[in-house]
Amino acid sequence: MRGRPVERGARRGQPRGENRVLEMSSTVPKSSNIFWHDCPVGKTDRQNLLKQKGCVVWITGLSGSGKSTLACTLGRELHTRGKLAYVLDGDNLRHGLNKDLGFAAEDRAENIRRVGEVAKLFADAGLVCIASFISPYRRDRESCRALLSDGSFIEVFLNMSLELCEARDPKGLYKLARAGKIKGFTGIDDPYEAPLNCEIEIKEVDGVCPSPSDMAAQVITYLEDKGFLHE
Ligand SMILES: Nc1ncnc2c1ncn2[C@@H]1O[C@H](COP(=O)(O)OS(=O)(=O)O)[C@@H](OP(=O)(O)O)[C@H]1O
Ligand SMILES: Nc1ncnc2c1ncn2[C@@H]1O[C@H](COP(=O)(O)OP(=O)(O)O)[C@@H](O)[C@H]1O
Repeated sequence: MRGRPVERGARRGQPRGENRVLEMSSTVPKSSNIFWHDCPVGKTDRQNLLKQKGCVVWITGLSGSGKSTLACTLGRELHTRGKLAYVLDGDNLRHGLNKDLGFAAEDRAENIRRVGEVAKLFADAGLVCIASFISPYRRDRESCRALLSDGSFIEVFLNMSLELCEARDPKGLYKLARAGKIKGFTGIDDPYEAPLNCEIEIKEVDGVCPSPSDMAAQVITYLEDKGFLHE
């Protein structure tokens, strides 16, 4: 459920400064009598320390499209440049934070909602948070985008054909889905809703996928151009 913007800091009469948090509440809190606490060290202080700007690079695409590969290549490239990044990967988070969730539409929505909130915290910490999830439903991705302000949600669409992903099939999941042994598999019998207005689209050229380092370079160029890799 989408909420309206809530000026948390302003609620308690806090000064309007860098610590003021303007956020979209993605759920209506169940608890009452809760109050927002601001801390003396704010996002700008952390960004100055790190000499970079916090943001979320949200990688979406079919299973096998290369999300994890891009996430890791990008993470390593940023690390080499002395930039602090952290990868949130679908498979990995489903071993912990999201291990109670399956692949029904409402479970995927909750998966993405939680990840969006975590990614927002990482961005607030000043990091380049790289989130790599199929995130097949447009509405769920848009809810995550709405949590971030000032262009710091960067949606990267790995627009690889189903044919290519299915030919790769590194985990053998497409084969199982085609055989009816996995139900509700994205691209086979569950939908993937392509982004309409993503910041970066990476696709095959003449049937050939760009190399992982070329894909990462495309994202780095965007981050450089938008000033995320500087104070
Ligand atoms: N039914 C079904 N549909 C799609 N994917 C499935 C399914 N069942 C298991 N898997 C495996 O789960 C990985 C995707 O997890 P995500 O958290 O990214 O999915 S989602 O965003 O909630 O849709 C996905 O990993 P990737 O291949 O890296 O995308 C699969 O390995
Ligand atoms: N740019 C690329 N060029 C060639 N092969 C790739 C590329 N990106 C990923 N792959 C290969 O495709 C398969 C799926 O990649 P992966 O990153 O696991 O995808 P996803 O996380 O979207 O499921 C892996 O075997 C990987 O080595």
